[in-house]
Amino acid sequence: MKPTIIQFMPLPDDLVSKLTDHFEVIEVDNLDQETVDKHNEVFQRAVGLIGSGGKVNEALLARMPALKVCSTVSAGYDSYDVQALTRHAAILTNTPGALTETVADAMMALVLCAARNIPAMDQWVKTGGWHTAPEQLPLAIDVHHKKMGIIGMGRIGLALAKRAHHGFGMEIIYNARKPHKNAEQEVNAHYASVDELLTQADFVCVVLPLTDETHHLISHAQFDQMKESAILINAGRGPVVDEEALIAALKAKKIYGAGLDVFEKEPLVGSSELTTLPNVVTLPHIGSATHETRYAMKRDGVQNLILGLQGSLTENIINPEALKA
Ligand SMILES: NC(=O)C1=CN([C@@H]2O[C@H](COP(=O)(O)OP(=O)(O)OC[C@H]3O[C@@H](n4cnc5c(N)ncnc54)[C@H](OP(=O)(O)O)[C@@H]3O)[C@@H](O)[C@H]2O)C=CC1
Ligand SMILES: O=CC(=O)O
Repeated sequence: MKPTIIQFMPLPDDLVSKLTDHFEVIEVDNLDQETVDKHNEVFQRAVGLIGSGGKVNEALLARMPALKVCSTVSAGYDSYDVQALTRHAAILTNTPGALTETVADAMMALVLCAARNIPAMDQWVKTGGWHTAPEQLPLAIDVHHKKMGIIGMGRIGLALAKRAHHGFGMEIIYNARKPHKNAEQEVNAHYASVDELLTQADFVCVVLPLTDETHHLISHAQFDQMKESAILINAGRGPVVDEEALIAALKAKKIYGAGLDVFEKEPLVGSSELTTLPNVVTLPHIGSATHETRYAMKRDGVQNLILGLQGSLTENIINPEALKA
């Protein structure tokens, strides 16, 4: 009998068929307790789990004693309790390689849209402002040859830096936990403390994982340090930026604007002031949302699961120590 795996997100037929070559595949809607109760026996015997956005914690793992590989179809894994997975001797795998360039494109789009007021200008044309009040055309802010500060010089940070430096002639400063020689060589980036970066950057681009250290890394004190003309971009995880402090900074004109793909609570609540403040560009967490990239992420997630369960996966493992547990 083939081992059982649980799929909690829709996958294209060709990828499901790759899975069914190896496993009994059971698709469920989500990982809610109700779903687990309904499929209790399947969760008990499943050796693999694939999907994204589910909460994988001690409570779920207690219901999945046979789990060996948990494959998230995402780069970020803050909704997964990595320590609990390790305790249960299950590896967590992710799909960062598939999405880096696409997310960097989205971040550059946020930089351009926020600086050049693109969404507002689009609305202005479509609602007749060009005819009725052409004198009210607001001027925007240049992007080219400005200073970009990138907090999080990982895969996406570097891909963004290359676009900004080679495409727009921008000077790059960055912060990460350690200096990144490749960024220094490839885009002449200079390491800066977060404080230095905030005071100097025209664009503060945050692309960090959500951890205990990064939660609310950008809050009131950090907005106080930023230039009045600065634009904040966040495409990492919403809670890295204190949203209440961001709204206060925008209202007090401590910064010029923001471009956001991620929010403290998603979907963003309609009553959030971020939906009405000028100079704020909002996207619905679509950094990786292209046909090509979403397919590639699912393809990599399936590959991670198959190789992981065969014991031959050599990359994308978040907690290799689980293999020794
Ligand atoms: N909006 C979207 O659709 C998407 C969002 N994401 C988010 O983007 C994040 C980054 O992705 P990716 O670039 O692939 O990840 P990487 O792991 O390649 O890079 C993460 C970077 O963050 C830095 N970092 C981590 N903790 C700290 C800290 N406390 N202070 C300063 N720097 C820190 C790391 O520093 P160091 O290198 O020195 O260790 C590293 O440079 C993901 O974790 C995910 O949350 C990812 C994909 C899509
Ligand atoms: O936010 C998306 C991810 O892949 O992480």
